[in-house]
Amino acid sequence: MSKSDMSYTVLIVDDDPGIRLLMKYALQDEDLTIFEADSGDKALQVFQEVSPDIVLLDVSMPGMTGFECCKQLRRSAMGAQCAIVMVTALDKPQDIETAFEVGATDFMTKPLKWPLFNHRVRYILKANKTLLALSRNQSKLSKAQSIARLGYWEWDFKSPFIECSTELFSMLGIKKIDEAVMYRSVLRCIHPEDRRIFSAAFRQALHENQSYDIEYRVIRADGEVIIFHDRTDIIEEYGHKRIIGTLHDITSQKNTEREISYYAYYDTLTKLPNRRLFLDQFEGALSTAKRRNEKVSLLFIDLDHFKNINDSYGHHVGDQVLTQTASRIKSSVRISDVLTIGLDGSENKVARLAGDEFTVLLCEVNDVDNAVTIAQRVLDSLSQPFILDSHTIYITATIGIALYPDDSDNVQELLQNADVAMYHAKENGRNNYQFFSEELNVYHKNRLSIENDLRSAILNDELVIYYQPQFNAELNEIIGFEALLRWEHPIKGLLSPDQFINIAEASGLIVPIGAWVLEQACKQAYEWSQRGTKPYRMAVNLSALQFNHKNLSEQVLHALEVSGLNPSLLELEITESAIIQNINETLALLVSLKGLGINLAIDDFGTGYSSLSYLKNFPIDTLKVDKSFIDEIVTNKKDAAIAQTILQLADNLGLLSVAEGVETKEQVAGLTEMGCTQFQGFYFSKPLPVELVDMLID
Ligand SMILES: Nc1nc2c(ncn2[C@@H]2O[C@H](COP(=O)(O)O[C@H]3[C@@H](O)[C@H](n4cnc5c(=O)[nH]c(N)nc54)O[C@@H]3COP(=O)(O)O)[C@@H](O)[C@H]2O)c(=O)[nH]1
Repeated sequence: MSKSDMSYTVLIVDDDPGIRLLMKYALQDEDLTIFEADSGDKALQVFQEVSPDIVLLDVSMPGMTGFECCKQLRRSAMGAQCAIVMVTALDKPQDIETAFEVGATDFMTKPLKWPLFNHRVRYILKANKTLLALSRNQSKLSKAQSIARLGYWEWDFKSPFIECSTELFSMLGIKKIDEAVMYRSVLRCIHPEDRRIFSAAFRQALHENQSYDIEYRVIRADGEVIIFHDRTDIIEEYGHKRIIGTLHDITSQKNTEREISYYAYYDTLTKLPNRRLFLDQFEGALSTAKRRNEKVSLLFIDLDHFKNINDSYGHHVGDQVLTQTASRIKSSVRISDVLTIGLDGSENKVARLAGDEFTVLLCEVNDVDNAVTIAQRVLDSLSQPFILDSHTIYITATIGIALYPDDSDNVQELLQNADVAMYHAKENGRNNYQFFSEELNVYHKNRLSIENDLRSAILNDELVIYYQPQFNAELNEIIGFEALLRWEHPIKGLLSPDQFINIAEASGLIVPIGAWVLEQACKQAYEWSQRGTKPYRMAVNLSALQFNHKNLSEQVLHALEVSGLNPSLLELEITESAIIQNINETLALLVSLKGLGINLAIDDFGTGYSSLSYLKNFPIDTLKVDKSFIDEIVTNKKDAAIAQTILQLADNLGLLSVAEGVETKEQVAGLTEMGCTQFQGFYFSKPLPVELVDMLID
């Protein structure tokens, strides 16, 4: 024990020096430090200086009485903690009453019994110390309870009242008037919907001695609803049963839990259910449909070229498009005209699976026409312009539809089937919907296998390039070649691009493949240009994905550098659809490509948008008249007219033109009459492997 725990300071206040001396003598011990005062005023002064643990205070003194002195001591800063014992010959009930009223701790009557006096003083000192420690602990406890938002209550089974802690009153927002409240007052605070939980648990505690651990909502005095966790224990002492409980305000914890579960199940951007919740909802919808013998349709919606929006306008705008998309899909599905399509709209669920992928679940469907109606509504709604801060953006979407039970009875399979259908719809030109079918599934599996094989094809050197000569009919000589990719598949044999280019595009593999073709073709053209005969132009196809890839200029520059080819011998063939995706960026890109010294050709001209304004603005060198206009040029006047128009247009704009897919002498004659001089087609030569071209030009 430390010195301060063992030693005490005593202040003796008496106008009689004899009494003071006797008291001092009686208390004499090394653990007590004794101070004296002969009046009330002096006592107040010494008290401030020494802060005693006990004051032995005479009542009857000249000047300030002991009662008055006690009152003033209690008012001082340290006065509350000190024991004050009134020492007096006055022992009438009224005097004793007054002593306690002014704050005395105890009362001793004169004449003092000296053998007991020392023990009594020490007992009071210890008791006061214990009381002080208890009150400090209580205040710490109530502070801790207040921080922890923890209230305490206790009920003696025989009492009509429940005792409550101060913190509990403050948690309820009630001013503490009394420590005890009636059961019915407690019940009144509880949220009406939770009263049953509380009273059932309370009754069980009362009748079956069973403690409880429950949560319920409470309405505070100010109307705020908070949530309590009420944990109880039943104690039996001396045949008395009591129930004690701690109430923990778990409102913020519950709110956090709710928030966490919101983030786990909802997409924060669109506020739609996320993939996880969608899968749960889908499982639920399928079980209900199974029970009720109903159908469910799943619409898998993917925005077309959404990446371009992010790339061109930034993610901020992309986010706004997604948010608006979510609300447009929701309104397309929210069925105000229930009667028209015969669905209960409340059952239908929209979710955002990822990025630009959304799903719609149509429940209680008995007719696939409903899915068609909704799919068309979604497409129509999304094709309306998106008016954002400073942009007006147009997008389209593609939708795949899978049906329960027709396509599967399994959530994952249905999702996969809708995805397959969506991909097929993309291949059909986007901005449309497509139902899943088994044929599609087979097709999709084949696609996947080709995609896998294609990855290894690059590593295994299975890709080769054929070269199709381009002729100048006037000069009757080869002026160039178009590089055309082939795949020597180890099992399927020689595959033409039509069998794998789309897959390479969809999987992104076209980017490394295209870069490889570009480099090989440039190297080949360089080699031929070094033969001393004459230089040949080399035309290389660029897919839309390749064209829009950010590294295209670097790829072209790299191919030119590693091959050593004169840039003027390289011609890149780009389709109309690739270049109109983003006019501003395209113009900048075409200008930078032209800056490298290469030529640019529009492939399949006439089959796409054929916008005259881009012909005016873009730095294009050549128009390739599409085979579809050449095929019947001799017999079909309209095709002939179109071909002639394109050739004239090229001529008027100072562009070169190449007629492609020329197969007959008559076609050559007709085109020549229209002024065409450059030709490509089977009539002249099919695409040839490099060895045959070598023989042709040597
Ligand atoms: N992004 C890339 N696309 C490429 C690449 N290599 C080819 N392709 C594209 O694949 C499509 C099919 O090409 P292919 O099977 O090679 O067919 C070409 C010619 O063989 C064919 N052609 C040419 N003349 C005739 C003809 O008289 N009759 C006839 N039936 N077909 C003929 O036309 C194709 C060339 O067309 P185009 O590119 O429009 O000039 C095709 O779209 C290729 O573009 C590649 O490396 N990357």
